[in-house]
Amino acid sequence: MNPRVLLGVNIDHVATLRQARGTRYPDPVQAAMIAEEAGADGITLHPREDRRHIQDRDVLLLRETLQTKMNLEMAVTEAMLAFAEQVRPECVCLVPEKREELTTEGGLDVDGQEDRVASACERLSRIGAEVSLFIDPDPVQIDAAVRCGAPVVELHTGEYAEARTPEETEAAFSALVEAVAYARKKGLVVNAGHGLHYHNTERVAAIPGIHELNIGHAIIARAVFVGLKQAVADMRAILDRARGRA
Ligand SMILES: CC(=O)[C@@H](O)[C@H](O)COP(=O)(O)O
Ligand SMILES: NCC(=O)COP(=O)(O)O
Repeated sequence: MNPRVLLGVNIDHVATLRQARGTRYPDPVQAAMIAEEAGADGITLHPREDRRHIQDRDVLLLRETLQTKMNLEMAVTEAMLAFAEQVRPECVCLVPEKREELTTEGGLDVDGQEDRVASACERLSRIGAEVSLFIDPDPVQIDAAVRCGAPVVELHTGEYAEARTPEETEAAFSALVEAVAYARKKGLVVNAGHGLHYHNTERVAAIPGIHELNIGHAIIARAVFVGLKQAVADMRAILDRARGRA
């Protein structure tokens, strides 16, 4: 039987809804509990530098309550590294951040800042965190990730998810398939995420070598209509179907 693809549920946008009014609800902590009960293998959260959604309070409470694993997404900054050393998440995913961006626009340029990223990887591995680098499906970045000592890469699926023509979609999908195979040959664990939804995820989950998918916005969007438990279960079913485990 094909190996199961792990599902990391990103709860950022539960916090987006809360921050819209500055209320105490909906609580991302409650969302994480529901997502775990519904089949999430881990919870991903991204305390951005501008704290537009996830707050430190969310991270600290989830540190005490998660039953699965915490995947903390963060920029490569001193403040975030110090925060990770305080929180000690099981996993840290280093992502690029630009304040003006609507969402993450591209992968981390590991090749262009190797010493900085390598130092962050070393510091995070010292606290026992599994370090993942959020990169474009680019062999140059994959090679740089290996040199930095990261055991995991998360391939940015944005170009595939946001492609506007069938030709663009197929080109981006082929790049993903090739990048997964290349990274696996280099001995890396390969995750993927960004912009995946209920109509574009199955073929990504079916790529041999994909270990985990981190999915958030689409799950939270569906939860508005069917509830979070069902939205997570629906995505879990897609991943299992992709691997012939339905
Ligand atoms: C790195 C990535 O693709 C997302 O996990 C990230 O969290 C996107 O940022 P927003 O959640 O703020 O859209
Ligand atoms: N790293 C990708 C992630 O955590 C979720 O991204 P999205 O599904 O919210 O686009």
